[in-house]
Amino acid sequence: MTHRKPLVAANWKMNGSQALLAEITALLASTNWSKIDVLLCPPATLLPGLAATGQCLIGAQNISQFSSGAYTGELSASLLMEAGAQYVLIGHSERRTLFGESDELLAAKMQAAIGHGLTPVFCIGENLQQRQQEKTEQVLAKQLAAVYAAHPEFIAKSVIAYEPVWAIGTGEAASPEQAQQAHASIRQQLATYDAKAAAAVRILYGGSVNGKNAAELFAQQDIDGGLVGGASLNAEEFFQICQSAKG
Ligand SMILES: O=C[C@H](O)COP(=O)(O)O
Repeated sequence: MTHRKPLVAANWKMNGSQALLAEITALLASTNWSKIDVLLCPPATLLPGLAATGQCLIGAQNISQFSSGAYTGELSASLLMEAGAQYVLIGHSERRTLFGESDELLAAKMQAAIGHGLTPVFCIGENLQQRQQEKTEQVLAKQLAAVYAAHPEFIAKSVIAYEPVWAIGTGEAASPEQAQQAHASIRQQLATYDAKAAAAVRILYGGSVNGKNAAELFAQQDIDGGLVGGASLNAEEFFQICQSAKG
């Protein structure tokens, strides 16, 4: 862990309930979190309920690239903010692969979020084949370039999440060394656009983070916390993961 304030984020994906929200926020209320930031990204329907608890930072899982209009089913930045969101996940591998979100679309979503004052958690990561072909750094650089080459000023307004696709939901997390190497390469790539912002930006690790492996992952020099999927659906385990980010 470093001089950057750690951030632990929960991505509930299309899971969770009001009951889980109540359980987790009650547990979070039992401790002082001044040393770290805790962010919950539940399904959008739960955002106002989370905002009402005042217990942590609040994030959405997706955003429209448009500001308003006839886009059935979509949620704009201002609607998300009205529901309480301060952060939004952009570029999660499930959005890239299952919903075909391209680099161009994700750049537009980044613009929509930052333009309205939402902090994006921009997710990038290589798949198994790309890792086996030793293309990890190249893939990460391309995903970063799609947003930050034209907008280096976005780095200071972002959080980055490194999520190797092969580690998501598989129970097989990257080793601390593998993750650190990828995080260092992300920071180096960002430094080519803005060295000061690259040194300050928080880079989270995501992919099978759990109560057992979190502390070792978070202890790496360029790992500033985690983006937690499955383990964030268990209140006690998520609490434990948050605790391990305190150092
Ligand atoms: O956004 C979270 C990631 O997809 C990680 O999910 P996971 O912790 O279930 O592997």
